Amino acid sequence: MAAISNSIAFLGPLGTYTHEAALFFAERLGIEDPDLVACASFDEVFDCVDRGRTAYGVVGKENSLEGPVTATLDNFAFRSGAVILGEKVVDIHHCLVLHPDAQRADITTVASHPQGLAQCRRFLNENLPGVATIAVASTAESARIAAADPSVAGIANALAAQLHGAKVARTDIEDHLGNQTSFALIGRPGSAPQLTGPRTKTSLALFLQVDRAGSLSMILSEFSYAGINLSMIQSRPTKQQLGDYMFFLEFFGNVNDPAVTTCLNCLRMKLREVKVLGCYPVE
Ligand SMILES: O=C(O)C(=O)C[C@]1(C(=O)O)C=C[C@@H](O)C=C1
Repeated sequence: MAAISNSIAFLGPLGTYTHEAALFFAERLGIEDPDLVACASFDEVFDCVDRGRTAYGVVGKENSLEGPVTATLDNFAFRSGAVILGEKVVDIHHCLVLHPDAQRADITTVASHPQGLAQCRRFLNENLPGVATIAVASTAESARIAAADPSVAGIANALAAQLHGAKVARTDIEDHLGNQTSFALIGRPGSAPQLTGPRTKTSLALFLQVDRAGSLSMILSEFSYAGINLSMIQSRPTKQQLGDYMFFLEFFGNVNDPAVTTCLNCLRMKLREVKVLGCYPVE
């Protein structure tokens, strides 16, 4: 099935931070009237792209307080053939959102996306001690639930509260100012969008041949020889056996730069797989 070229899958419902990033990417892609497809999880966003249901998808990649969005990394490493076409960093300012008639004393549960709950841990401990927390599919979903149930508070942004009929009880409840999440625009391999930017970033997934002393040091040395300054490194379990890991790396540079090409060719000779997840413009 050929995906309609203006279709973008995102983590729904409307009002998530992913929705905000999707609108940014739509504008940058010159899509005036995007067909936004709301998904229940990042897995579903990847499926939309992989199966050709949408041309694009938007997924969370990394948060400045909580680190990588592991569902996204695992999709890139083990499930999906999608590639990264662009990156957008969004400032994250959470609100405590309630049913329009609810008071603080009514709240027995706080719901949000696991990242939303984690980013407001200190606020919750200090202001709602002993109140149960539940993880739901997204921040906007928690606003939708709060709008329907006075006993549940959500953690979401003001737009989500407004869209779903909840009221904002507190603003800026994240534990640190400067809370930011980077989002990736994903598409099928070979898709060539018109995004441009002053700099280029490359994302890689590296899989070891064998687990031996010095493997990580060897990988890092190749980047060091090539003069490539890494901007991110993460390990993730391969899910084969305990203690078995693969690595995600990112750096500012283009796979077509001679030094990068040489570095990747050297790594290909020493590793089981060097998967280029994307080479894309960033602001
Ligand atoms: O729930 C949302 O609003 C999302 O877009 C997901 C998500 C995430 O995956 O990290 C995005 C930004 C915030 O860090 C909290 C949640």
